Amino acid sequence: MAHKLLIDAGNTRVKAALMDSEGHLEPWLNVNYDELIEHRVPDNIESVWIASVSSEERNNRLHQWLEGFDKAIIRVTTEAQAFGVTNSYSEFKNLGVDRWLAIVGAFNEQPKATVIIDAGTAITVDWVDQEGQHLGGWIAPGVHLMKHSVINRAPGVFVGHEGDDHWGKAHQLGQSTPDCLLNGCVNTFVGLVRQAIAVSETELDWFDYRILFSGGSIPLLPNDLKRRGEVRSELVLQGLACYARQS
Ligand SMILES: Nc1ncnc2c1ncn2[C@@H]1O[C@H](COP(=O)(O)OP(=O)(O)O)[C@@H](O)[C@H]1O
Ligand SMILES: CC(C)(COP(=O)(O)O)[C@@H](O)C(=O)NCCC(=O)O
Ligand SMILES: [K+]
Repeated sequence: MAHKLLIDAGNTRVKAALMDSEGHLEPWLNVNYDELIEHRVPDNIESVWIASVSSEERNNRLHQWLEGFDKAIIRVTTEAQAFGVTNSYSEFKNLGVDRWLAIVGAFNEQPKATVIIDAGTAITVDWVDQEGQHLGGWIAPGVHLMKHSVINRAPGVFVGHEGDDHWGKAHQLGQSTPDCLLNGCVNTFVGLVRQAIAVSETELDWFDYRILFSGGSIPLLPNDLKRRGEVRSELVLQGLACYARQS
């Protein structure tokens, strides 16, 4: 059976899913750009759908990986309005296509007031109301970026602690330099999520709404906060599927 290959190319990782002829999605890859070459484009692909917010260099690597694929490659871009959703930006094209597709994916799954928190390279928060109107959002540094911005400006303090596979813990205090930094970054993220909830309830007066979480840093959230929402790792791909199903 022919499939469509859907690709969400973030600034750090490439996420991909296969869509069957009935429009059902099956997650396939979640890899960094170096790991892409370990995988081969499956044989039965009839078209490739790409949403990318990544650099030119990374986009080139993605296209190199697709070299030899001789069927349609469609790059989806942000629109002012589509699938019942209206973009709030005055310059609609400036809204990242990953954010746009996450909103489209969320609204088409359930037309309800929704806060979308996508914690990857950057942490983005977007609000869409029950009519599909995007109200706006936030862009903040991701947890990994926060840590490296401190290390880069104060390198001497963190000698020997620059490793990338250590993460801080929500609700915990640090008693060493690296633990203070790691816990500080994670708890900044936790605070941002709590503030997004506070703004939804006190500024927007939302009470019947849902919170959707996606992105690589979601495991860092404490359980009490995670339980307030739903983890939807494939939200961008879900939005991309709305486009791919149309054709
Ligand atoms: N095990 C982990 N625990 C917490 N955060 C992680 C983990 N692995 C990766 N991350 C974070 O997730 C980010 C990648 O997530 P992703 O949503 O794919 O980002 P992007 O869409 O920007 O490429 C990394 O920059 C890192 O901050
Ligand atoms: C904000 C982002 C960098 C987030 O990228 P990500 O963390 O998902 O890799 C991306 O959505 C982007 O480049 N946006 C364009 C600017 C905007 O949305 O206003
Ligand atoms: K993001």
